[in-house]
Amino acid sequence: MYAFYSLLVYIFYTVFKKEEEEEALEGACGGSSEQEPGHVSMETGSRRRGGPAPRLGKRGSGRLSDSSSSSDSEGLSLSDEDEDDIDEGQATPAKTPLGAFLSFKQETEKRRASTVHTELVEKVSESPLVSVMSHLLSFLEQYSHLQQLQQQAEQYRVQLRRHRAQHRRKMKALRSSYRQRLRDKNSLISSLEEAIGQVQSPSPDSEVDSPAGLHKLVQSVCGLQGERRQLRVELNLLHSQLEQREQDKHTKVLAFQQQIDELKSCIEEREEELSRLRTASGVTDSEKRVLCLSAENESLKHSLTVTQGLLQQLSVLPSQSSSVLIKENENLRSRVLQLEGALQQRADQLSRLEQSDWQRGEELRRREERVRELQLELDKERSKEPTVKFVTQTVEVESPSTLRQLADERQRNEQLRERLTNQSERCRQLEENIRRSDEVSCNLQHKIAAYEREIGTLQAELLKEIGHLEEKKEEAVKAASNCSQEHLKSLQDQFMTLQNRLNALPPTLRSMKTDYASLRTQVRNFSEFYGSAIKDAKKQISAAISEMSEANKDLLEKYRKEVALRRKYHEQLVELKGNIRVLCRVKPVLKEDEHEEGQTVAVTTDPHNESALTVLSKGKAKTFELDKVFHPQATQEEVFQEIEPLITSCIDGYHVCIFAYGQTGSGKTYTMEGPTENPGINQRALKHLFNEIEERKDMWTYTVTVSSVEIYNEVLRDLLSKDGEKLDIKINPDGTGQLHVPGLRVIEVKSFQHIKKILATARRNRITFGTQMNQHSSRSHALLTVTVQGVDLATGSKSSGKLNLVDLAGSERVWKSGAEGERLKEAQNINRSLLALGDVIQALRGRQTHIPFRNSRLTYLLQDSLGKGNKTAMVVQISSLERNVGETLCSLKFAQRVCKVELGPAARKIESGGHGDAVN
Ligand SMILES: Nc1ncnc2c1ncn2[C@@H]1O[C@H](COP(=O)(O)OP(=O)(O)OP(=O)(O)O)[C@@H](O)[C@H]1O
Repeated sequence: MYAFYSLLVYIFYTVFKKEEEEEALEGACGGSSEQEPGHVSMETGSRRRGGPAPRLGKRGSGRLSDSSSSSDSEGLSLSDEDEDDIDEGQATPAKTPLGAFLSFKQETEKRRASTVHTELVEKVSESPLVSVMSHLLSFLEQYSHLQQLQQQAEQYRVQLRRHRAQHRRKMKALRSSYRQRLRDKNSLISSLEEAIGQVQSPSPDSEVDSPAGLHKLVQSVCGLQGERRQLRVELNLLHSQLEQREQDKHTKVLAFQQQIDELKSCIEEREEELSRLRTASGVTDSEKRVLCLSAENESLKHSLTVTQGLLQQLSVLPSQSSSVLIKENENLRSRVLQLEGALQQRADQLSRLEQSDWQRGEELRRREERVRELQLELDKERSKEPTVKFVTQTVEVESPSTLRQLADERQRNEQLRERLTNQSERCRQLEENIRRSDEVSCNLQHKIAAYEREIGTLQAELLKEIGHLEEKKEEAVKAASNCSQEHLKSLQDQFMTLQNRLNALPPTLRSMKTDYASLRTQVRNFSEFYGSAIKDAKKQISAAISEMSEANKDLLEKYRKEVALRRKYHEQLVELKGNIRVLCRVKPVLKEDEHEEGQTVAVTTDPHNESALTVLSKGKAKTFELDKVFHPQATQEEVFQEIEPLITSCIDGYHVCIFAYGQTGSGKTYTMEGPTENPGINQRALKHLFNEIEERKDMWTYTVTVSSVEIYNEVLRDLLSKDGEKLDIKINPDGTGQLHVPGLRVIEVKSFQHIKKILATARRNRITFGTQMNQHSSRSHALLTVTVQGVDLATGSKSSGKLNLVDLAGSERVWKSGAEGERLKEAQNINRSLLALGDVIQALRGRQTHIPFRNSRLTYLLQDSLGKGNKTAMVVQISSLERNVGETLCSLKFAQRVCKVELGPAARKIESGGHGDAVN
């Protein structure tokens, strides 16, 4: 077939060649557009198809346009190669019937080749999977083709960019050359004008005076003017060339753009085709074959019409080649007939295929029906587990969906089979277990029977034994009854002899008995007499006392007034000292501190001024004024001496708070609790309290109760209870409006010894953790609350004092304690509550209406002892070491902040009794 086409091409080539030669001979414009017709038509054909040969086509058409552009003989900056490249985009498609015919032939050949390939593939691959694979392969082919097209488009774009850049460069060079020429021209013009000027205004010593010189000058002027005109013309030419180039460039750019658009549309078409093929993946092979054949049919029809057109053309060709042409015509006719026959065959084949397709469709439907039936059957069988029978059937299907269904079915069958195997295995195991248990139960039954037999024999033996024992018992009873009768008789005999002996006693012993009885009567009478005598004496004594008290009434009244005055003066003294007293205790440098760094002493006290101390920080000395400063060597007793008046006030019915404030390790616990051999404020205060109560016992009776809590991370815990439950602060439901802590253990204390034990318990329960600053640092606020309720024996009036002894948690800055995690939270809570304490005192000092007691558990709990009319002492503990100077300054600033706060006159909590001698 290809040989035939080649022959045909050769014939047409010869015909056209001759025709052209004749035309050339006739004198038409010759040689300008010589080309190979076959090449042109082939290339244009391939271009029209948008196939991968557009570059070839362009090269051919480039040659066509070379001739047209060869007239640009200026050669200013464009090279021939560049011209070629630019003209590639301007190829005009050949539209001769021959070209169209040949392109169609080529296309048909390709299609035929692909059809033959497809048929071969179909023969080889009868299963649907293979057909799907072939689809996929065709998709891949299409896709790779599409990618090739895209690559080509990309190459075109790159080319276009390159050409544009080249054009720009050329235009630039052209412009610069043009400017250069313009400059040359201007300089020439100026020189000419100068020369003309010289001519028009001749110097007196010039040669123009002579007619020869003048003629020469006129000649040179004329020459210059001619040159100038020539230059003008040249300039205009350059302008027109420039415009021409611009226009060319524009048209070339447009042509490139058009070409790119064409390629884009071609790519889109390909993509559409690809997507159509993708969506058509569900179509059966036969249907695709039908489509393919229809397309081939169409192409054959088209080629037929083209061939007919050619024949018509050939019929009008010159008679010189008519014999050859007639022969060719006959060949063509036969070919046409052959083609028509092939067409008929194809049509028959098509109808047959349609028929077979219909049959296949029917078969497919039947198979689908069968698959459905099988599915139903399988479902039924599955529901009948475990007596299911597997139906394994091989169904030949071509539809991918059916294949998928079958694969699913197979998988389900496999799963079912597996499950059944597992179940049968389990059943087997169960049967084995049952068999074993049967064996075990059989053994057990045997054992039970053996035991029952044994029990029967044992019962029989037991009954025999019981019979023996009963016999023995009866014998024993008989023997015992005989024996007891004998024993009773002997006892009666003994009694009779004793009676006889008693009757035989002497008469003196009988008189002694009578004396004893009278003596007892006398003693009874004396005790009665003694009791009445005591009663008489008591009456007499009470009468005497009442007489005495009546006489000393004025004296007693005087004494009471004296006591009241003493208290009043005491309170006045305390108030004079201040209701908030801030004391500072400097911790001495201990032996363990000496070997550490920064042990230099930075705090100094003044021996002549016991309320001032100086801190040396960063080379600067800062002096602080407080109520009292204890030098490092101050004893526990000395510290307590300052606190003692407040304890007395508490007994008198005041609410008192004593705080120990300071950084960790500064000696707070030492000052409040102290070591056993040298106790601190707590023990000394309570000792003083009990001493005072003892002294006043003639006039007052007191009840002392103690409770102790700790506040750790803002949570209240009872230090006297073992379970350490969390506690809450609430308003007392007694209507007094006072706060109380439900569930808090309050212990009544009778003696100082008792309270020592309680303090030891509280100390044990206090939470201590190690930090970098103090290995056993107390991380909670510890409160010991002592309530002292007194009743005046004479008047019945009551007083209620409260003493709060608070060992605050360390006030160090968070960063210095190395705190993180739980320790950080702890340190933050501590600092927050200390800040709240400072705020409360600050608000009291400023006589604000709102005092922020509720900002921390500590201040809320101490609300009734911190407010107006109460007494507070704050012992600020500081370290004298240089390394702690920062913390020391912080503590001292806090101390100064609260130092100046005045709580106003203290108020004694007194409930008037019957006589009502409350002193305030
Ligand atoms: N005035 C002092 N004389 C002798 N030793 C003291 C004195 N003050 C404190 N110490 C000693 O310093 C150490 C730390 O004191 P303490 O435990 O009282 O500090 P703290 O301020 O209560 O610490 P924390 O806040 O961690 O409870 C203790 O060993 C204590 O004995």
